[in-house]
Amino acid sequence: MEVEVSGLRCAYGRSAAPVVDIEAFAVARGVCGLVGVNGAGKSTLLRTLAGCRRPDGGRATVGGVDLYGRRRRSVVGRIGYMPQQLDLPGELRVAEALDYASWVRDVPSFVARERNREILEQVGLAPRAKDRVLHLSGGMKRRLALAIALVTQPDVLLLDEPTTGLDPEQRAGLRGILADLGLSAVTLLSSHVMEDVVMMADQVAVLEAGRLLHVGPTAAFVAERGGPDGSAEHAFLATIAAARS
Ligand SMILES: Nc1ncnc2c1ncn2[C@@H]1O[C@H](COP(=O)(O)OP(=O)(O)OP(=O)(O)O)[C@@H](O)[C@H]1O
Repeated sequence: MEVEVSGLRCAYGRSAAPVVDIEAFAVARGVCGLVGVNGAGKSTLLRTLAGCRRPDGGRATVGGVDLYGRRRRSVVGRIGYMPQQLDLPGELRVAEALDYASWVRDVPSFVARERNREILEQVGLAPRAKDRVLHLSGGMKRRLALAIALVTQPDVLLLDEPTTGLDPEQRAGLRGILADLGLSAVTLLSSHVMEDVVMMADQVAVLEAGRLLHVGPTAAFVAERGGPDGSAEHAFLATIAAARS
C-alpha cells in the first residue's frame, strides 16, 4: 500500500506561510525516517497523513484513496498513528487501554483478545498489563502509545518521535517490531536522532522549513554525504546547510 503526497500544503492560519509544502513524495514499503530540525514540519506532515488534519492544498493518498475525500473511511482504519503528544487514558489499566483502543477502531473483541496480548509482549508491557496507565514511566507510556497504534495491524504506521524516552533495550525492541512490520507495512517515523534513523529506516526523507530536500536509501545518504567518517549526523547537517546557503 503506497502513501503518496502531491502539491501538499499545510498552514496554521489563513494568511500564514505554509509549514509543509511538498510537491511530491511517495513511500511504497519499508521504513522511511523523516528527519528535520525543530519546527521543520514533521509532526504536521504525519498528522496530515494520519487523516487528522486536512491539508490547505494538494492531496495525500493511501493506496490511491484520498485521505480527505469521500472514500476516506476505507483507508483511515488501515493507518496506525503514534502522535508526539501522548493522550492516554490515565485511569484505565494498560490492557484495558488497549482493549478500548481496539473497540474504538472496530476490531472485533475475539480478535482483539489474542492480538492485544501479543502486542503487549512485543512492546514489553505484558508484566504491566494490570497497572494503571498513569503509573507508567514516560518510556512505558510511549510503548503503550506504540501498542495502541498497532491494534488494527495497520498497513501504514506513522510514528512521531517513537524513540524518545526509550532505553537502549527498548530501542532494540522497537527495531525488531519495525523489522517484522517492514515486510507488510509502510512505516514513516520522525526522529531527531540520526543514529536511530540509520538503524531503523531503509529510506530517509529530509524536511527543512516544510520542504522536502532529499528522499532516498539511508545507506547511500550516509555514504555520499556523511563526510570522511561516514557520519549520519554529518550527512543530515550537510544537506540542510547546502539548502540554506
Ligand atoms: N497548532 C499550531 N498552531 C500554530 N502553529 C503551529 C501549530 N503546530 C505547529 N505549528 C508550527 O508549525 C511549524 C511546524 O511544526 P511541527 O510541529 O510540524 O514541526 P516538527 O518538525 O515536528 O518540530 P519538532 O521537531 O520540534 O517536533 C512550526 O513553526 C510550529 O511552530
